[in-house]
Amino acid sequence: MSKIELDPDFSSRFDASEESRPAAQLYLISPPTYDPGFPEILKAALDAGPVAAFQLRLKGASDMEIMRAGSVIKPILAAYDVALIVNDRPDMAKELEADGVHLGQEDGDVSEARALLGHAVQIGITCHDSRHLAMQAGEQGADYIAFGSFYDTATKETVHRPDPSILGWWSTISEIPCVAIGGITPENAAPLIDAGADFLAVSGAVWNHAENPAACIRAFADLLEDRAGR
Ligand SMILES: Cc1ncc(COP(=O)(O)OP(=O)(O)O)c(N)n1
Ligand SMILES: Cc1nc(C(=O)O)sc1CCOP(=O)(O)O
Ligand SMILES: [Mg+2]
Repeated sequence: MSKIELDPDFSSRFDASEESRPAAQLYLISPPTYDPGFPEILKAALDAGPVAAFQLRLKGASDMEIMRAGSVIKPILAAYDVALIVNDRPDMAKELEADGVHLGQEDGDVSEARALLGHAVQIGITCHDSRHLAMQAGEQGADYIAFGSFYDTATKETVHRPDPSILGWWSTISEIPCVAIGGITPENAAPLIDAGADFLAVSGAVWNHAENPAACIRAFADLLEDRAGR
C-alpha cells in the first residue's frame, strides 16, 4: 500500500479517470487466534488468488505471541507481495517493520502513530458508518479509511451498519482508498465492489470456509475479476 508500499499500491489507485478505476482487491484479516499450522494454511490461501494486504489481528493474544506470529508470517507475506498490517499497535508495527497499522477510534492518536512510524508506513482508520469520521481521518492523514460493518459478523461485536452508498460517496470526494469490512463473503460482496470499495476486508468467510480457505480466496478472486471495470 506506498501508501501501502506493495503491489498493488494504494496511492496509485486514484490517479486515473473513473473509466479506468482500478479493480477492488482483497484485504485479508487473520483468524482471531494463531495456530502453529497457520503458515502452511496461509501459503495455500495466497497461492489461490491475489491478496493485497494481510492484517495481523490477534485480539487477546500477548505481545510476545503477536510478535512471534508477525515474525513468522512476515517473510511469507513478502514472498507473495502482500502488505503486512498490524492491528491496534503502532509500536508492534514499528518493531516488526510492518507495512502498516490499523487503528480504531479508540486505538490512540493518529499523529502520534505517524510520528512513530513515518510516512512510509500506512495508517488505516476505522470510520464505522460516519462521513464525519471519514473526513476527519482524511484530514489527519489516513492512508485508507474503513467503513463497516456492512453485514452481520460473528468475528466482532459491531453496532454500526453503513449503507453501501457511503463507499461511492467517499470515492467521489476523496482519493484516499476505502475498505469495506464486516461479514463479507463471495456471495454478498458484489454490491460493495460496485458501490466503490477499493478493498474488501475479510476474515471469517475465508478462515471458516466449509471446504478450505484457499477455495474462498479463489471465489473472491473470480468475483473481483468479474466485477473489475464495471
Ligand atoms: C480494515 C479494518 N477495518 C476495521 C477494523 C476494526 O478496527 P477496530 O474498530 O479498532 O476494532 P478491532 O479490529 O481492533 O477489534 C479493522 N481491524 N480492520
Ligand atoms: C474486525 C472488524 N471490524 C469491523 C468493523 O465494522 O469495524 S467488522 C470486523 C470483523 C471482520 O471480520 P469478518 O470478515 O469475519 O466479518
Ligand atoms: Mg482496534
